[in-house]
Amino acid sequence: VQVPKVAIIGGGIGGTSTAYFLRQLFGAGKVDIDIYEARKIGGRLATVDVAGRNYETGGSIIHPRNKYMVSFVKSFGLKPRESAKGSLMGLWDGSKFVFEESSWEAITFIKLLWRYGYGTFKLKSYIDDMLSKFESIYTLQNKGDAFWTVSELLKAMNPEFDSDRRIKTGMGFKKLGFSDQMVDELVAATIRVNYGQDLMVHKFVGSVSVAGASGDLWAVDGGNFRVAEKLLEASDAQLVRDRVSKVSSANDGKLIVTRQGTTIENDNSDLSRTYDIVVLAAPLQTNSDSSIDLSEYRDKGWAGPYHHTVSTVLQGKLNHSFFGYSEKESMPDEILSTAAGLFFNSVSRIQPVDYNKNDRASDVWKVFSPVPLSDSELDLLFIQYNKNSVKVNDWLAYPHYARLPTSDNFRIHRNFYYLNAIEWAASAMEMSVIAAKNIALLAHKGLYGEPVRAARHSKMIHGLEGKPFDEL
Ligand SMILES: Cc1cc2nc3c(=O)[nH]c(=O)nc-3n(C[C@H](O)[C@H](O)[C@H](O)COP(=O)(O)OP(=O)(O)OC[C@H]3O[C@@H](n4cnc5c(N)ncnc54)[C@H](O)[C@@H]3O)c2cc1C
Ligand SMILES: CC(C)=CCC/C(C)=C/CC/C(C)=C/CSC[C@H](N)C(=O)O
Repeated sequence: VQVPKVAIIGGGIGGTSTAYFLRQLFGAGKVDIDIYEARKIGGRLATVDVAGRNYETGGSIIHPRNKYMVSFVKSFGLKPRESAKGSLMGLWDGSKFVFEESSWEAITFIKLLWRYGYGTFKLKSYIDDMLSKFESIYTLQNKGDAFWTVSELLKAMNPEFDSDRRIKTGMGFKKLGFSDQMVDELVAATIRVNYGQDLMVHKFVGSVSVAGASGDLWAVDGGNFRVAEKLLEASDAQLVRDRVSKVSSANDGKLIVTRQGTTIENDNSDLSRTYDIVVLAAPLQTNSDSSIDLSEYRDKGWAGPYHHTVSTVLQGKLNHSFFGYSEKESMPDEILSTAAGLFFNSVSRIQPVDYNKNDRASDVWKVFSPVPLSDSELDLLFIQYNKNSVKVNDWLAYPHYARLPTSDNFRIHRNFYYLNAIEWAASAMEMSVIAAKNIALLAHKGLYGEPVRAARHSKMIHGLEGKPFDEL
């Protein structure tokens, strides 16, 4: 008996969780899944070796209310990483710290109240409320609800999530009554460290960014990429280590995936394979030259510009004098910039992915910057740093959130899905997993002719509306 064949392009957390959910929905032996990965399983969840230990250089923190990530870690027998106590955050405006945490929690709280007043409570309650509404996606997906567009998915959680994409974070938060000072400093700093952008980003991603800077954030022992590895294993998918160069349609309605054939470990006799379903689980970036040839499908605006975020991880000693401190004074070790135009967005002391409480104090730092740091900029930030330890990753990290994509359809063509449409709402591990579950549901229903819930909220921001298969 022929079982359906699925190709997933991309072995990041999005692609591997799609494989996992497809396996759950179809069952053992009821679907053949190939995952094409050009580089490493985990994608943007990546580590670098600095002075003999590994450190996260991409996706590093997970929110405790990100239920899929929490449940994967539990069910695969992985462990949350031990967390180092005592990291102190400071907001740097380019010439001074406008806010610094104290090692005494009560004092930090008083300082927050002093500077940001009642807004301190209000911001926490606003984000708690947003997260409660966000959690409704888990119930919806458990019931089998699936959505053709990102707009529909957001609206199903809360209609405001979608309309927030048409509001700038700065204006939106100020309209809610948050003070200029709080928005321009605290909110702006989270957007800079998390998304490398400013208060012009839309308010949905702005809210996710604030959520990603508060609460008991955690990470996976051994590295977050291990979740993707475990998902791949549990999905019983076949890994094809190669870059896909083209997706096209065959006459019988099936889809053809063509790969480059550059990886020696593969049998390169069949560079084009035919599938019933294809899932593209890698971003379509207009400013990347490595994109896949999709010319057969009219350009409907799935792709958009992505933002560069450079991660520099190194071993060394922070140059206190650059920040106006003497070498003997203790100072913040998570420095977030509030200002535009600085050569860095954040400088943070980081712990290895296998951190345990017996480790000595870390002297490894991660700098996020819009462009690679020059030697003289590194010399400004650090003294006595180990030049051989410096590891630089120039990521095309996230969409430019000051604009909207022209399409946010999860589908490119019949049985051909696009996972990373979700990133235009917000890029985070949990968002890719939510899109993975949605696409697994759409693909499963699509193949068996089950109706997908009518597009109740189908009016799109721009461009296409999601349409059920039978209307195509
Ligand atoms: C610096 C940085 C920090 C971040 N921090 C956080 C964080 O703390 N918390 C959080 O939740 N999120 C964070 N994120 C965002 C998060 O990492 C991403 O949203 C998420 O990992 C995206 O997963 P994905 O599988 O959708 O895409 P990706 O991880 O990009 O996976 C796509 C995969 O496809 C492969 N690929 C691409 N083209 C092809 C092709 N043609 N053929 C075959 N394979 C191909 C790529 O090699 C890649 O492995 C961060 C991102 C960056 C860059
Ligand atoms: C999806 C929801 C509701 C919450 C996710 C919140 C979250 C974890 C956001 C973080 C997103 C992100 C892209 C962070 C990048 S930088 C992370 C960290 N500050 C670092 O310095 O590495």
